[in-house]
Amino acid sequence: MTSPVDSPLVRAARRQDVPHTPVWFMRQAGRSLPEYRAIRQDVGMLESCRTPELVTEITLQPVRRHGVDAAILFSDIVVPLMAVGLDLDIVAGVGPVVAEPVRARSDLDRLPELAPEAVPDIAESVRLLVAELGATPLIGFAGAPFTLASYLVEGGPSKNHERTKALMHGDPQLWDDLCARLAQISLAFLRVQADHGASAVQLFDSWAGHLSRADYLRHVEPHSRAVLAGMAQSHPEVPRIHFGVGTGELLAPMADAGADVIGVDYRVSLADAVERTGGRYAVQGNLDPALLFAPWQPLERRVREIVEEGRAAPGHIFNLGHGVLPTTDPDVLTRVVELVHEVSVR
Ligand SMILES: Cc1c2[nH]c(c1CCC(=O)O)Cc1[nH]c(c(CCC(=O)O)c1C)Cc1[nH]c(c(CCC(=O)O)c1C)Cc1[nH]c(c(C)c1CCC(=O)O)C2
Repeated sequence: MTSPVDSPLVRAARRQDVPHTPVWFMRQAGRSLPEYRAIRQDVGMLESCRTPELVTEITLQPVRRHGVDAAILFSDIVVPLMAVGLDLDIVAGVGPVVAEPVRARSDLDRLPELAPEAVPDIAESVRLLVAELGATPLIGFAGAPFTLASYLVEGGPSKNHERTKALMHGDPQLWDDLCARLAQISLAFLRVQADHGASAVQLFDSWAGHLSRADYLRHVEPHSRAVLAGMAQSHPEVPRIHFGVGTGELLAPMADAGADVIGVDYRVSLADAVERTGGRYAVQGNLDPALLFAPWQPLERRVREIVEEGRAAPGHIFNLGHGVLPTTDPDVLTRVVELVHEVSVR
């Protein structure tokens, strides 16, 4: 393996044969690592995301420690919103909080398009990382329009997304205009990462599972499709992963929106995910992050099962069904990486 283009992760995403199943973890950089907590002790979350030396160090920590098959840029889905000038913060233990929620047409004025020049730090972080990573691919990412819109409209994390859905149905034109602007911002953010050497990208529509299939197709899919199609057009060589939580009913439309890889959470088996997406896409997933707290024996059994199920997919990237929980024992993650590699050798 000499270049990220030939890495197991990129090959699996393209449904090519691999020497072993690639593995990485959503939120692999973060509070589960003592070396991360040490760095973040006196630096705010958003400040750390915009300081290339810190981004580089934090992104590399899990690669060094666990031997995962990919790095994911240390950033956050709200970083591009901050870059266009929106007043927001990430509150520890809570998540993104927006000072003035976006609910009226006049609020769109506070959400200009994202120019690449507004995120020189992201370009620099990606450049530094790609130089350090060698043959290990860097995954770039962005939030999908619906998940971003939910934070903007609600003003913060939400259980029921009621104001978001009220806007979607109460003023569909404003909703579409808001999501079209967010799609431009996400696409521009992904392009900066791909332009500077990211080898794959993941579009996070974390909260799409809260939508009915009809609402997803009518009000959300066209905007996510615009992001994925824009990447396919400008960077056809960079595979696209599309992920959401609780999206068992949405796997086919999310894959068909323009992905190469469909993210699967732990609620749906990989075999069902392959069937629901017509066997046309690589799959990523899907160990329940809570199982990392179980004794090794049942955890090992489940990891082996997932690797086996993945063999029936056109391509498989091992991951969790959602992010690493902050109190996870990092040594367990390292053991899971070793096990996936060991049992999946072709
Ligand atoms: C919904 C969402 C957000 N941010 C993100 C999503 C989509 C992924 C998902 O569904 O989990 C994306 C994200 N955020 C972060 C990453 C880093 C890359 C990685 O996966 O390692 C990624 C890919 C760092 C982060 N983003 C955040 C942290 C924790 C901040 C800290 O360390 O204090 C990290 C490491 C903060 C954040 N940012 C957000 C939340 C819900 C939180 C957690 C709040 C908390 O529990 O404190 C919004």
